[in-house]
Amino acid sequence: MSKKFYIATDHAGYAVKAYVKEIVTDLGHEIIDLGPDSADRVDYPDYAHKCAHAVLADPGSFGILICGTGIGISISANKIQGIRAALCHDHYTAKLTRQHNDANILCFGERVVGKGVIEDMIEVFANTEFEGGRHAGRVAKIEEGMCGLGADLG
Ligand SMILES: O=C(CO)[C@H](O)[C@H](O)COP(=O)(O)O
Repeated sequence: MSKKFYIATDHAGYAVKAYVKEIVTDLGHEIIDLGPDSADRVDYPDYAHKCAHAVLADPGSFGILICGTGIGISISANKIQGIRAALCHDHYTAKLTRQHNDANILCFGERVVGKGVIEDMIEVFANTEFEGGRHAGRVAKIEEGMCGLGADLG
């Protein structure tokens, strides 16, 4: 089924963005580019927040965020309630974060992963559904901001 993606980067994720947009389109999905429009130096939290809010405003859509390592941009996006931004490095992490975490933004580092891995991660992220079941309560706890403090952790 065709999905809608929003994409944003910082300067360190800008070079690979055109390739990522081509991959997403070739897979039959829609992609909307939220910037930046050049490789000029920018701050990744600004673009993480822009993408996070676009995803939240468009239920059922997903995001792709890219910076140098993928770390700063994922940390930033995860500050927004309702966003589950997953920093992924390979097929396994991209698949499991959809199945177990119901991730709605895929993050990676342009300086970390190659184009073959990126294509594989996008394909599996787009085609994998959340499993629900035992994972649903855990995701609900994330959304409620519950971290187990005060709970009986056995
Ligand atoms: O990976 C990142 C954040 O986690 C950034 O892309 C990185 O910090 C940018 O560094 P620089 O300004 O030296 O290009």
